[in-house]
Amino acid sequence: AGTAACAETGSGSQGAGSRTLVAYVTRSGNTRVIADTLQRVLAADLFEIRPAQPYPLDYEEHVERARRERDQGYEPPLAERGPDIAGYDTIFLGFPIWGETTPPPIRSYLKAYDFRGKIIRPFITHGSYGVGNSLSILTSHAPGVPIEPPFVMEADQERRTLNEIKGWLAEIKAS
Ligand SMILES: Cc1cc2nc3c(=O)[nH]c(=O)nc-3n(C[C@H](O)[C@H](O)[C@H](O)COP(=O)(O)O)c2cc1C
Repeated sequence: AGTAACAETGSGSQGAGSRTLVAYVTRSGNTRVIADTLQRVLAADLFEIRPAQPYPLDYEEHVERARRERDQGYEPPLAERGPDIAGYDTIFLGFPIWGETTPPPIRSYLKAYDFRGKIIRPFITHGSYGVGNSLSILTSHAPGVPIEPPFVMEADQERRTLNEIKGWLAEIKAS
């Protein structure tokens, strides 16, 4: 949150009157790398979408809450609404795939504003299972809004890192 806040209030490359917003969700930072790059290259504004109640730091607990929210169609309240959408023509919307769909805060974000008249350009990272039904979720939560073809990238899975570290620590314990 700290870094996002800095980027939002920073001046210089952002330039007053920017018409492009880069809004994103991230847990482990893969999607943030893309968001930060877009922000710099496009001199766009940047907003990290976060739920009012942060997701657990523990990976398994996070997976569990995300699954529950997905299954219940829950749209978690957001910590902040972010910049007023009215000021932008294009929204680059970034997120990781959670449970083969969009993170619940993305659904909350799309519901929070009227995106008609804007263009949404999704950028998506996933851990190797692809984008799931996320694109149809965007269409259903932003009806009538053109969704451009997404940028999709496979990226590191925190679960794999976690398992590797557990293996390493088990070796240390056994030695
Ligand atoms: C709660 C949770 C659920 C996930 N579910 C999937 C999934 O269904 N399919 C997949 O390919 N990757 C899944 N992943 C892996 C992430 O999509 C992938 O590592 C992504 O690049 C993480 O982006 P981030 O670093 O911006 O958080 C999941 C990760 C988390 C935290």
